[in-house]
Amino acid sequence: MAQDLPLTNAKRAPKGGVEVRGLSRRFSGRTIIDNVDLTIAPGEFVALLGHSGSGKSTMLRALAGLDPDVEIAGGLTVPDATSVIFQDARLLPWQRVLTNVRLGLRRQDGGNLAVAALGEVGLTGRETAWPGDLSGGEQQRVALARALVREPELLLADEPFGALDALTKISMHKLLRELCAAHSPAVLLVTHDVDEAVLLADRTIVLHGGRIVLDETVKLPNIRDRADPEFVGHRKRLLDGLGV
Ligand SMILES: Nc1ncnc2c1ncn2[C@@H]1O[C@H](COP(=O)(O)OP(=O)(O)OP(=O)(O)O)[C@@H](O)[C@H]1O
Repeated sequence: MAQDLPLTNAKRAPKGGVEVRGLSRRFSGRTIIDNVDLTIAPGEFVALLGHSGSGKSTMLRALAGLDPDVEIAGGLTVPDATSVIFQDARLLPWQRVLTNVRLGLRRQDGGNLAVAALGEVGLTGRETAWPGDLSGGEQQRVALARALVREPELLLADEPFGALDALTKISMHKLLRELCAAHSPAVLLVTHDVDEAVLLADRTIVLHGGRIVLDETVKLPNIRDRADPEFVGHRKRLLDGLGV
């Protein structure tokens, strides 16, 4: 049986990654994803960019196992322990914050794990609050706690910060970086935000016309400076890859 492990600040060894060969998705005869191969190493943080409608969410949904009609010609390996977060926190409004976090556990007896997870996202003391009484950023922190409380080997994140204001986004970037450093899941982050991608990811990929048209390692230290020439250069290459 799967075991729920406590969240701690100790760095964990990187866990399972992703390997997919020949992923395709058609909607009514229209090819959105065209025979794509993608590997994400254990513990690797990959940002997926592309224009609106390029198929980013379709790709994420396929990897999350949420799309029964995806075609996979060559095989798909995704860890059992996979968590997904979306732009909206998707909390149960009739359950208190702590119960929402416990819903992320594979067994339901881990109240102390959920309390620890809330501490890690900076929400100690808000356990008995209702989701509706939290700000958008706080709700997204709860969603992160719910995603990470089960120690996922893979975190799939579909524009999780897309609806947040600029300052909240900065604090969420810092939080996600810290949580990933502590827990080392592989991450696939779908984003429209080129700076967000270069700030957070080990690797950036661009989806266009159903294919991956750019795949580049981010050669920057963990703590990143937007003024660093390598940051500026990577952002420019991404914008070029996106054709903007
Ligand atoms: N269930 C569906 N039925 C028909 N078409 C769909 C369906 N889901 C997605 N599509 C189409 O597939 C294309 C890719 O959609 P997807 O949501 O993956 O794009 P995206 O890159 O995530 O866009 P955005 O950045 O705007 O969220 C779009 O043209 C969309 O209309």
